[in-house]
Amino acid sequence: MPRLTLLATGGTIATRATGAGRVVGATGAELLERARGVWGFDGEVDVLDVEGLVSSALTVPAVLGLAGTVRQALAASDGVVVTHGTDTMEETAFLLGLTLGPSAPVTLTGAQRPFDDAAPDGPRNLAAALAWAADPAAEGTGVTITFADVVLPAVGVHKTKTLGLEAFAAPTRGPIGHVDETGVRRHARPEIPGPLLPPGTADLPRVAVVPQYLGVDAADVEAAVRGGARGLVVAGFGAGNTTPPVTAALVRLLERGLPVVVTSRTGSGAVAGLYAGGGADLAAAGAVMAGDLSHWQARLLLAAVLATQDDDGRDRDGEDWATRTRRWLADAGAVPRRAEAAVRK
Ligand SMILES: NC(=O)C[C@H](N)C(=O)O
Repeated sequence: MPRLTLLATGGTIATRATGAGRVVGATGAELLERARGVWGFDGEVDVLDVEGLVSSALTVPAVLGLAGTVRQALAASDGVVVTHGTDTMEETAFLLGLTLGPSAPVTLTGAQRPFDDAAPDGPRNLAAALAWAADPAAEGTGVTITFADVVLPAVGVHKTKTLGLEAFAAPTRGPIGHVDETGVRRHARPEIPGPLLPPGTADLPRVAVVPQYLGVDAADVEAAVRGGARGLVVAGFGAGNTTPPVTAALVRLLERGLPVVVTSRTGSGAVAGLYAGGGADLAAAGAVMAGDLSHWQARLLLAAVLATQDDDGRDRDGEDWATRTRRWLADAGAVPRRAEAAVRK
């Protein structure tokens, strides 16, 4: 039986009700005890309480620190399960993937209902995560989220429900596996690029997300740049469009060398530079289309790429931010390898 490590970081799965609202209180050992009761998982698990926070209180440095802990845990075990709040789980999963690259199974899970709920979902979710991490079928699947009986790849995963139990989906990709009382089934192996961030990275440069909404002007873009953003992710309309004033402002910034990545506020499907005055102008000016990545994952990707750039604007392989970002997206299956050639206007 493989040996696992359980890293407990908090989240609703570990909360109890108080007069002031839900508060993280249950330890990793308590979570594990309940989860073992679901399907009788009796494998060896080392438990470490890493944080005791709801995930809205986590920070990028804290998650980079967690990546170091996961790396150590992987050296001592066959798989790692991380219990985590659901609100930012898709960002932690993605950032862990950026730092670990291809690895043994590291699966995140949590709950929509608290530890002291009369009908909690946490024990079954954790039981499924343990079963996944311990199963030979999970070999080579790297960082995933196991939740409500499905296993989802870190890239493209998204919290889609506020309180519903089937809280996560990877809308453009689908689950790579299922775990339930019948056992573990793997349907696909995700494409996992090599690690982007070197071990010991402590923080990332500031990258801002600017939203598109009916009639928005360039004020948000200008405020983000004034606020010190070294790159922008624009949460575009539809397949990656922007209003005329935002398009003009972003084209100007791209011409001055500011990195811009385009995502879609629809939450599903890939973006493309299709429309004159919007996405086509951005693409022509050098913006990177982020495939099926959410704004939040694209923000971490761009920040990580910028963290690897020297003062001359190139990384160790001599690649500029756009080339490196596009290569990562292609390696992760987020964009076709020949994206430019493939878009039929
Ligand atoms: N369901 C949850 O875990 C939500 C909680 N606010 C968290 O992200 O920590």
